[in-house]
Amino acid sequence: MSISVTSYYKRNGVCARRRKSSVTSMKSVSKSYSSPNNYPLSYGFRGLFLMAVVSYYSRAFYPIEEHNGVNTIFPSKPNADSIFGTLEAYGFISFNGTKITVDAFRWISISVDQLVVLSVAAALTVRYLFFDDKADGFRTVSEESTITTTTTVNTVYMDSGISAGATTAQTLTNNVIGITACAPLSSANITTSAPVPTPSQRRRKMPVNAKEIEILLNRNKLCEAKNNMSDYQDTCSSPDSGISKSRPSSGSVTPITFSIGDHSESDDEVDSEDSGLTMKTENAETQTMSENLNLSRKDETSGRWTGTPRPLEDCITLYHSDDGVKQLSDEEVINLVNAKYIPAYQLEKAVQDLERGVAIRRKLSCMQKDVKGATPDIPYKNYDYTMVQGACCENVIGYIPIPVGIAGPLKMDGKLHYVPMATTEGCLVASTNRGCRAFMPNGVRTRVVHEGMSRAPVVRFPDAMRAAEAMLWLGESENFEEVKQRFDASSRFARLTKIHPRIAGRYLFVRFVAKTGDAMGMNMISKGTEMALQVLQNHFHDMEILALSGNVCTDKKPSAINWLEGRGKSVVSEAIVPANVVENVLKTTTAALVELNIAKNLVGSAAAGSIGGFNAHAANIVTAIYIACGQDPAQNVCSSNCMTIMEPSGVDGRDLFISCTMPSIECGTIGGGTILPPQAACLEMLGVKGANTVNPGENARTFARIVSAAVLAGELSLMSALAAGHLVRSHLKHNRSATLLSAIALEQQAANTKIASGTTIPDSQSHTSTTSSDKVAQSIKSNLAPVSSSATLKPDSAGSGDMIKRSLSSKSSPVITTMEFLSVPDCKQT
Ligand SMILES: CC(C)(COP(=O)([O-])OP(=O)([O-])OC[C@H]1O[C@@H](n2cnc3c(N)ncnc32)[C@H](O)[C@@H]1OP(=O)([O-])[O-])[C@@H](O)C(=O)NCCC(=O)NCCSC(=O)C[C@@](C)(O)CC(=O)[O-]
Ligand SMILES: NC(=O)C1=CN([C@@H]2O[C@H](COP(=O)(O)OP(=O)(O)OC[C@H]3O[C@@H](n4cnc5c(N)ncnc54)[C@H](OP(=O)(O)O)[C@@H]3O)[C@@H](O)[C@H]2O)C=CC1
Repeated sequence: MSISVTSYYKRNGVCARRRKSSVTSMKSVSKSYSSPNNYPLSYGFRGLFLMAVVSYYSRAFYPIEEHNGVNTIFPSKPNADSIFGTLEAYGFISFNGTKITVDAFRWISISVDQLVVLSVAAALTVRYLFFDDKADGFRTVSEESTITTTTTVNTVYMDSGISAGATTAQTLTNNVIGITACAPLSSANITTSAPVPTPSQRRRKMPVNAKEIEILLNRNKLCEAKNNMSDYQDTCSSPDSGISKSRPSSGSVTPITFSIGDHSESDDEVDSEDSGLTMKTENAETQTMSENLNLSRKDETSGRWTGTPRPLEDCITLYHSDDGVKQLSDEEVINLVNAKYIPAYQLEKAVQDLERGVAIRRKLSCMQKDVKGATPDIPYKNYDYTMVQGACCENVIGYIPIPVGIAGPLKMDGKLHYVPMATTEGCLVASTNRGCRAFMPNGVRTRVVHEGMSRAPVVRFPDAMRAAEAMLWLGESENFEEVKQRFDASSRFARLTKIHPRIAGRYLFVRFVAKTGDAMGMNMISKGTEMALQVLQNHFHDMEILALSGNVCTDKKPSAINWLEGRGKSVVSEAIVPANVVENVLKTTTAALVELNIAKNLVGSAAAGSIGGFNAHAANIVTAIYIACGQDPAQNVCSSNCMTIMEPSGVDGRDLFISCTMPSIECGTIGGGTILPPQAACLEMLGVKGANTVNPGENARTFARIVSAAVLAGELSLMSALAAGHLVRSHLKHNRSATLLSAIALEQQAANTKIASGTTIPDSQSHTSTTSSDKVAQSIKSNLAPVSSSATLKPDSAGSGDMIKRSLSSKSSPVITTMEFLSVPDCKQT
């Protein structure tokens, strides 16, 4: 039999010496008992007894004592020296330098006096196993202790958190008899100053001992947290929050020390290696324990425990048992988070239930002073979190519903599209819709003229000459091929098309440009760039890689390079709008639009020093479509680069030619947020969901063309509204809450009544309805473009009978509309 022991050997309460023993062999025993079925029963009992005794005595090494100086855990335990002295005297074990040799055969062929010794040991063992305080019986051997067998039969890796007695019991039934075993007596690193579970503990879901738990409880002020529980429950409870008020409020509110993002370990620690390695406590056993404690009760409908949270150590035990976490109440899980036993950002994995994890995190966030009361209005139920996990968002507490409007049909390249737009800016969808309406007669034509996502790392050389050398090296076609080979190997779809180096002293910015199939491609190209840089480094050992992104990419920041070179998809779109549509649908004229476009979008933007902003509101349309379709919304920065051009067209120049040039539409139909079902549904509406299996990249290109065509529609409509002086009017109609307005109107009415009855009102509030409204009406009237008010109604060339019925005087009278929506006498919207 081979027993390896690494232990702190206690003598008189002080760690006296450390013994590491390795008993060389018990091959014969190992051999004959390798099968659990062929050993004699008496040997089995002896072996069992042997292990029980050794196991019990192993407590003599219990390392916590060396820190405490007092044996608080095992007050009645015999002195370790005396036990081992006795065992040595009887020849059961022998000391040889730093080794302890256990004579298994002597243990098996036992004499009468030896039996006396063993009986005493057995009595103590039985007492420990069955009559001691139950909780003590489950105390840890040590933080790091393990039991391993070195037999060919099997290997057991046991986490600590199980007492020697319990360990023994477990081991006996499986491994000990007839197999070579290593005793579970390893050194421990417990110090009173380090009560927080170590990374390895957490990885193994390792419980801490009572002492540590006590320290944790104090340190994290869990008592206060418990008091707070009812308070935040009250705060969080709302008809749809799903949080029950199970306990009355204690009234005592003390902020607790919890941080939602608080963590110190890698993402994998909670769900890691417990497969078969962690010793699980039986369900029935833990249940009995909970019942004995009689602190909580089981909610029959949810199957969870409610009421006063149970002690932390019981919760830990439950947490480690099969399905035990399902029995824990939310409050108990929160206690485990606060004790840093579960990282708050891994709640979903810890409770094995995505929605419950989110719900518990909401409760936690409610405990934060500043967010208290805010979360109930953020919905979280009935959402498919499976796609969010590990892909789209972390520390989830719910989702933000954004209204989705639809603009269209948008006639583009002979096809009709309905464009989903997620926005809270009233008027935007209406405006884009009007633009689409204006394109119906002739449609929009679009073309992708360039394609290539970019990533530009910054590297540094010892001097500028060396940087120049590298730059020239990259310019050689065979070197490009070498780099490309490495880059392309990183993906099935990413294909390097260009390397564009830019030098600045001894810095070199290597702008890698690649096609990325149907994906927007930032992850893909970053991966490829990392690989490609290795090639460069192989040739230039003195090259320092400062960062994978050196801002010449340029991602999510305004820059001239994207405007000039393009990024993502470069698209141009155009349309001809017949004169009658310009006048009837857009309520303006081609001449007014062309004039305004030059003044505003070209001269105005130039005067502002704009880069890529030669448009009215491309960003509005781009962002709304991006949010609806699961694009990275921050990429609206470059994607909105756009130059809008308007020119007179047709024989008499009364038709309008409009075009939008957008060199950097960064979009994709696969990856990122496109995988979320609602966002994917929006892409589906456009017929571009996911990867194009026949022609990879085609879906993303089509999507980019749709974005550009929708921008064209938005540009046309807003410019028309500006030319006609309708901007304010339309926004007051579509972009202001009627509920808010009527509330203000009621307030004002009450104030007016007071004036009429002679109540004095401060000057600032004493405007009369007539005066303010007149002011607004007058102001808007003065903004009217002459063409709009004098336009005559003509039949729509597209054949819309509805248009013929329209009358400018009734539809577009700014005074009437303004009066209608500016019922607030004190309106300052002038
Ligand atoms: C609001 C409109 C469209 C009214 O325009 P209108 O001509 O008074 O409306 P209409 O009732 O005569 O209808 C014309 C067409 O508009 C559409 N339409 C009309 N109403 C709706 C509606 N409720 N929902 C959906 N579609 C609507 C619809 O297509 C309709 O055709 P129909 O289908 O009836 O044959 C117009 O006045 C307009 O486009 N205003 C401009 C609003 C706008 O573009 N806002 C964008 C935000 S502005 C901003 O944020 C950027 C800025 C301004 O700061 C940038 C800069 O510096 O320039
Ligand atoms: N890392 C960064 O620097 C940045 C990342 N982002 C984020 O990156 C995410 C988007 O990255 P992105 O690379 O677009 O997407 P993904 O990281 O999801 O990569 C796309 C995946 O789809 C696979 N794929 C299957 N079919 C196709 C196809 N037809 N065309 C293209 N790929 C296909 C690719 O295969 P394969 O494995 O063979 O390539 C790849 O695994 C977004 O969440 C965005 O917010 C945004 C900005 C910067």
